[in-house]
Amino acid sequence: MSLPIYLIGARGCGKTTVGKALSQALGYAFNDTDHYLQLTTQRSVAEIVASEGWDSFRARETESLRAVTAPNTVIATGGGMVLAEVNCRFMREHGQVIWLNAPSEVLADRLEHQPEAAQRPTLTGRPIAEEMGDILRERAHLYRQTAHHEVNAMQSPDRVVEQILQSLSLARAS
Ligand SMILES: Nc1ncnc2c1ncn2[C@@H]1O[C@H](COP(=O)(O)OP(=O)(O)O)[C@@H](O)[C@H]1O
Ligand SMILES: O=C(O)C1=C[C@@H](OP(=O)(O)O)[C@@H](O)[C@H](O)C1
Ligand SMILES: [Mg+2]
Repeated sequence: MSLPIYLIGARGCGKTTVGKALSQALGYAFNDTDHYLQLTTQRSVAEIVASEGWDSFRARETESLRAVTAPNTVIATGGGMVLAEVNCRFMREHGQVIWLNAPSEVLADRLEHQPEAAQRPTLTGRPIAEEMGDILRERAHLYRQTAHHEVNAMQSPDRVVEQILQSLSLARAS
């Protein structure tokens, strides 16, 4: 039995995409806190936020994190998971935490091409390039503090998977 692997990072860094590929490479299960919420509430992130507000979404997110945590599982978290200290502590205590890091310009470019508005309602009401800059300034230290390993997310998803596998086996060897 192996500890779960949590992927953290800002919107668009590839947690969901890379998480699925990593789970296949390891023969692990895959889960995503936003998908779990969507399945259990039958509502999208945007619908939950519109009807209940961000605070309620954040409380549900904390519950989802606990619900999806299981051995031999790769867990893609939502970009704001690190905003609650209790979530950061939980992830560090229960598994290996990987930060997929990329500059805000790269993230904004990906999200402009694939906005997925139901998954990513605006956080600030500002244009996406400005919003991603603001969000990274606010959260980068939280991602850094929470992660056991940081991986460059500007590479292809396959390369990102390779780098994660490398950091995990190096960690196991030491
Ligand atoms: N390493 C990557 N290189 C290029 N595009 C990527 C990469 N990872 C993800 N993407 C693209 O970026 C968008 C957001 O990816 P997603 O996995 O949903 O990110 P997150 O879950 O971190 O918000 C998608 O359109 C996806 O295809
Ligand atoms: O950064 C954030 O605060 C959020 C990121 C989203 O997940 P992704 O990072 O998977 O897009 C989703 O949880 C919600 O829209 C809030
Ligand atoms: Mg995602």
